[in-house]
Amino acid sequence: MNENPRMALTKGRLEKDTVNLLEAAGLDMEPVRKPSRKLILQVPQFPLDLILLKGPDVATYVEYGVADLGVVGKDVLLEDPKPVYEVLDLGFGRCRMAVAGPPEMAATPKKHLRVASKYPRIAREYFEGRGQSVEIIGQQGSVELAPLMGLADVIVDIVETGNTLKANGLVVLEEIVPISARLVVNKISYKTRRHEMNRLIDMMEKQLTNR
Ligand SMILES: Nc1ncnc2c1ncn2[C@@H]1O[C@H](COP(=O)(O)OP(=O)(O)OP(=O)(O)O)[C@@H](O)[C@H]1O
Ligand SMILES: O=P(O)(O)OC[C@H]1O[C@H](OP(=O)(O)OP(=O)(O)O)[C@H](O)[C@@H]1O
Repeated sequence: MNENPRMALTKGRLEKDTVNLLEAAGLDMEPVRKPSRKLILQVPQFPLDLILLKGPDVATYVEYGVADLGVVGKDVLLEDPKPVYEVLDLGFGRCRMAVAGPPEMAATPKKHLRVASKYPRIAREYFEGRGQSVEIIGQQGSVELAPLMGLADVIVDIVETGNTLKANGLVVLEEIVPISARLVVNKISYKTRRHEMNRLIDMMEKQLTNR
């Protein structure tokens, strides 16, 4: 068992809101706010260590119990489901998973669709669930290019402000699922460190209800 409970945070877009939430919950987040390349940080005067990871790795660390808790986007949990407890919807990192494409695609149903996505599982499950035959083309980024270049008919991607779609002449065709950041907990830690887990969950939950 780790000495202090360990929480894995997603670096990048979710980082600032996570740090703000933990700070509001009463933790001294100075070590995370201070610019540094450190990936393991100790919360002063509180039994909690923080590690900084990419979203999919947060879920993996929590699955294996190397981290007891983690903050990760729902998109990551849907794309690569892990046996972890999802205990809180943290309410930030809000965006939606959507099918998008050129406006004319709305009026032209196709027998077989080519779909470009960084989320092949979500895309496949969505279309197959609707009986639509699809070929999923995996992408690493700049997904909006695919329909413009003729690589795919449509994309499945995250839409937040809609600016990227708009700038590239694409529109949302169908909404798949709303996304936000979630607090996840390792299943064994939840049992064996119940008191510590519940204390942290309660501290965070209180801040959410105060908002
Ligand atoms: N506009 C957005 N684009 C992507 N993710 C968003 C957006 N808005 C909120 N999110 C949430 O933020 C999480 C982290 O996104 P972020 O872009 O920092 O990491 P990433 O998807 O690994 O991208 P990158 O590879 O560019 O670092 C996502 O998993 C998602 O839940
Ligand atoms: O609706 P918006 O506010 O424009 O946000 C959505 C865009 O942001 C994300 O891309 P990201 O910036 O992570 O770039 P990448 O996928 O090309 O790496 C996502 O894949 C969309 O392209």
